[in-house]
Amino acid sequence: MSGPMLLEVNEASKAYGGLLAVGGVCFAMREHEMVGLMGANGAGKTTLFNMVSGATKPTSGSILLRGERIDGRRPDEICRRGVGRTYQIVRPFGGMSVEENVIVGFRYGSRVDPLATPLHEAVEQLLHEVGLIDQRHRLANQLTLAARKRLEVARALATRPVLLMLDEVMAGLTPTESAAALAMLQALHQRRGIAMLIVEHNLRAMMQLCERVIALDHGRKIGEGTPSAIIENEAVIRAYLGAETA
Ligand SMILES: Nc1ncnc2c1ncn2[C@@H]1O[C@H](COP(=O)(O)OP(=O)(O)OP(=O)(O)O)[C@@H](O)[C@H]1O
Repeated sequence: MSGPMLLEVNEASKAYGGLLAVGGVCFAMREHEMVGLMGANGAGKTTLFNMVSGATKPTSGSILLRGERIDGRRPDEICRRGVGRTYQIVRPFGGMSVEENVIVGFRYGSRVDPLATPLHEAVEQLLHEVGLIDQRHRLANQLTLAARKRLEVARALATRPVLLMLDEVMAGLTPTESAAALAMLQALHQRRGIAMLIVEHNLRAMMQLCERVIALDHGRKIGEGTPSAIIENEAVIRAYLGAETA
């Protein structure tokens, strides 16, 4: 018998006044799964992320993590239950070192007793995994954009998520930096088996990372399937790929 899904989003909607930012979206994710979320600007991707992470309360619908309702709960509670995220606009604590930023993540996600695990070892391990070990003592605001994006991922991972939501972690990176970020995420997934929900305008990277892609347009889900199926989906081509090439 299989247990509950990792994440279930049931008819989730968010209205801002008369604007339906997300309208009746349904999808589910299994443990360890890599799922992409695509859609043009304003499609509702960030709003959906915000509803799952608790930054925004859905107007209607429900969101379940491992069978338990999380919609409407506080972001710190949802984080401790196992949802970690990065933000489109990176916002590490600039005046703190790389290492200190990661320690904040461990403390915030203190679902795991920080005394039960040797903290410095866990921090070191994590910094190795995201390729920031050599910059551990630098201030966050002295990092390049690519390194700050990695730090965002490290901070989110430090909260020990079972679901990691990544909001455009490759935006603004050079092709070389993006390729390195892609390799880092693939390695993290292999090593930790962590499920990821990924918003990424770099479609090539998304297609390489994700087993399944969900397409949104004007707050509605217009398609869902394997990467190869989704790029051939008529509605998706009209709404997104067509708009990109126009
Ligand atoms: N706090 C808010 N108040 C009013 N309208 C909002 C708010 N947040 C988002 N919206 C609107 O909801 C719609 C969906 O926005 P959202 O940011 O979720 O889209 P997105 O797919 O993440 O876009 P982008 O790729 O530009 O980040 C947009 O029309 C946006 O203007």
